[in-house]
Amino acid sequence: MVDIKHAIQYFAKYLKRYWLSLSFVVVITILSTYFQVTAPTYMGKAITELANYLAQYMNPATRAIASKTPFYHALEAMMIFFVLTAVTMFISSFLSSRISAQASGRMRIGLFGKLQRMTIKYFDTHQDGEILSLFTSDLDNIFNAMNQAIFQLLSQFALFVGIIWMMFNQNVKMAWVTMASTPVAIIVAWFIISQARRFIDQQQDATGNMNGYINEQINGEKVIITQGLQSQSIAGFLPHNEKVKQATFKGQVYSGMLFPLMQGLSLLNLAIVIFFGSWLVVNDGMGKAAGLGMIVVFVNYSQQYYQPITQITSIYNMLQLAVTGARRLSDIHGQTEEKNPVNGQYLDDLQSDVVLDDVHFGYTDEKEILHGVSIHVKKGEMVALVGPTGSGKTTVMNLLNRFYDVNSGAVKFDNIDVRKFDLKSLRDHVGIVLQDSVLFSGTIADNIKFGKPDATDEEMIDAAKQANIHTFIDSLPSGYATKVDDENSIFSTGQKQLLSIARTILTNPSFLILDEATSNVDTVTEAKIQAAMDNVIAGRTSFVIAHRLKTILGANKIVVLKDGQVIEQGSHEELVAENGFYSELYHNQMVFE
Ligand SMILES: Nc1ncnc2c1ncn2[C@@H]1O[C@H](COP(=O)(O)OP(=O)(O)OP(=O)(O)O)[C@@H](O)[C@H]1O
Repeated sequence: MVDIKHAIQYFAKYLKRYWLSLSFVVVITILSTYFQVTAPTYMGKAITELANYLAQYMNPATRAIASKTPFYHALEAMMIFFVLTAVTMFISSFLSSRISAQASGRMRIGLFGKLQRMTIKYFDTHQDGEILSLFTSDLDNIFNAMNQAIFQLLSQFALFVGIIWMMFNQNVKMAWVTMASTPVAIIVAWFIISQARRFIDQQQDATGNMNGYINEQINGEKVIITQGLQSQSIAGFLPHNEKVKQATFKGQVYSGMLFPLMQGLSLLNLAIVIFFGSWLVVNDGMGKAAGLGMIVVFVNYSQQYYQPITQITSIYNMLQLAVTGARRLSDIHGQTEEKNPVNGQYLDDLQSDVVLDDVHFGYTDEKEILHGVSIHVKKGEMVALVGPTGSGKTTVMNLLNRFYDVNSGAVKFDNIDVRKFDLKSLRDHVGIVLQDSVLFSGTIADNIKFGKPDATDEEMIDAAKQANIHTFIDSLPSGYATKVDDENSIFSTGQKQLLSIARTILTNPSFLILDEATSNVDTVTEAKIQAAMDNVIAGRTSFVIAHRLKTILGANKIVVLKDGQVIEQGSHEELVAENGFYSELYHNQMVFE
C-alpha cells in the first residue's frame, strides 16, 4: 500500500502539468468507447433492414414498396461510427504517447538533476549498476506503463462498462447470457497471469544473477586469462544460463497461453450467445428481422466483451513494475542532498590557514574512524599525511572538501567553519587530484579544460607543460583534439594522472589536495608525476596523501596517522630523529628503493 501511495504521489508530481491534455484523453477515450459500442447496433439495424427489405421484395404484393434506403442509412451510420472510433482512438493514443514521452523525459531530467545534488555518501554506498538501473530499468518500466498500461486500463475499462451498458440497453436476457461466463474468464486469466508472473520474476532474478556473474568475470578477465581459468569460468556460467533458460521458457509458455485460451473461451461464449439468441427469437416471439439484427449485435458484443478482461489482467504485471519503479525513484527523491548554507560565505582566496580542529568522524553512527584529529596547514605550506592503509588518510581528504561533515570538532579555512561556506565557492578554491584519475568522453582539450571551459588554448598548453604531459599530447596525430576514446588515446594510469594534474593546474586552486598515485607506474612516469606534482604544489597551500615517503621529504610538515589518530608530526628530519613510527616506516621503505 505504501508503494502504491508513493507511486501515485510520484506520478501526480510529474503528470499534474499535463492535466488539460490528460482530461482531453479521458474525454476522447470515453467518446471513442461510445462510438465503438454504438457501431454494432447499426450493424444489427442494417441486418434488420436488409431482412425487412428481402421479406418485402420476396412478396409480390409488397415488392413495389420494398426499399433498400433504410438498409443503406444503417450501413452508412455503422461506417461513420467505425471511422469515428478509429479517429478518436488514434487521437487518444497519439496524445497518450506524447504525454508519456514528455513526462518520462522530465522524470529523467529530475532523476539526473537529483543525482547531481546528492552527497558523496550516496555514491559511496551504492553500486554504479544499481544507480544506472534507475534509468535503464525503472524509468523504462514507468514509460511503458504510462504509454500502454495506464491508457489501456482507461480505455479497456471504459469499453467494458460501455459494452455492458449497451448490452442491457439492447436486450437484458441476452446481456446476462453474454456475461454469464465472466467469472470463469477472470479466474482463468488471473491464474495464468499469476503463474506467468511467478516465472517472469524468477527469470528477472536469474538474469540479475547471471549479469552479476558476467560482470564479475569480465572485470576479472585478466586474472582468468593469467591463471588459465577460462573453462572454470564457463562452467560457472552454465548453471546461471540454465536457470534463465528454464524460467524464460515457463514464463513464455504461460504468457503465450493466455491469448489462445481467452480466444477459445470467447468463441465458446459466442456459440452460447448465438444458441440462446436463436432460442429467444423463436420463443420470445421476436420478429425474424429484429431477431437476426439482435443476434448480429450480440455476436459483436460477445467478441469485444473478452478483450478488456484479457487486456486488463495482462497489463497488471506492467503496472506492478511501474509501481515498484516509481517507489524506487521517489525514494531517490527523498534522499538527502548536499547542504549548502543559506547566504553562505564566499571564500575569496586563502589568507592564513586550513585547520582540522579535534575532528571526530565516522561514516556510520556505529563506527568512529577519526578520533580527535587536529592538523594545521599554514598558507603556502605543504603538509603530507602518511600512515598505514585504513588509518583514515582519504577520510581526512573527504572532510577537507566537505564531501562529508564532521561529527564533532571542525574543519576551518581562515578560521571559518567549512559548513559556513557556499559550497561552490569552497570547491572552486579546493583542487583535488585523486588516485584514480577519471577521463570524460570528449577530446584531450575538453578534459584539461573540464574545470575551466573558458580557458584559452595558451593557458591549457601551459598547464599541460607544467604537468609534463604536453610532449606526449603533441606526439599524438591529432594532438589536443585527440578523442579520449580513440585507439591512439588509451592512456596509462600515469598519463591519466598527469592529465588530471593539468586539469587541476588550470583551475588554479588556492588549496590543493593530492592523493598520490605513484604505486602503479614505471619509474620514468613516476619521475614525471613527481615533477608535475612539484609544479602544481609550488607556491600553493597543499595537502598530500603520500604512499611513497621519498616524494614528501621536502614537505614543511609530515603528519602521521594511525588508527584514526595523529601519532606524530613534524619535518622529515624531526620525525626521523624521533625514532618513532615514521622513522621505522621510512627505513623500511628505503630498504626497497
Ligand atoms: N564510504 C565509507 N563508508 C564506510 N566506511 C568507510 C568508507 N570509506 C572508508 N571507510 C573506512 O574508513 C577507514 C579509513 O579509510 P580510509 O580510506 O580513510 O583509509 P586510508 O588511510 O586512506 O587507506 P588507504 O591508504 O588504503 O587508501 C577504513 O576502516 C575504511 O574501511
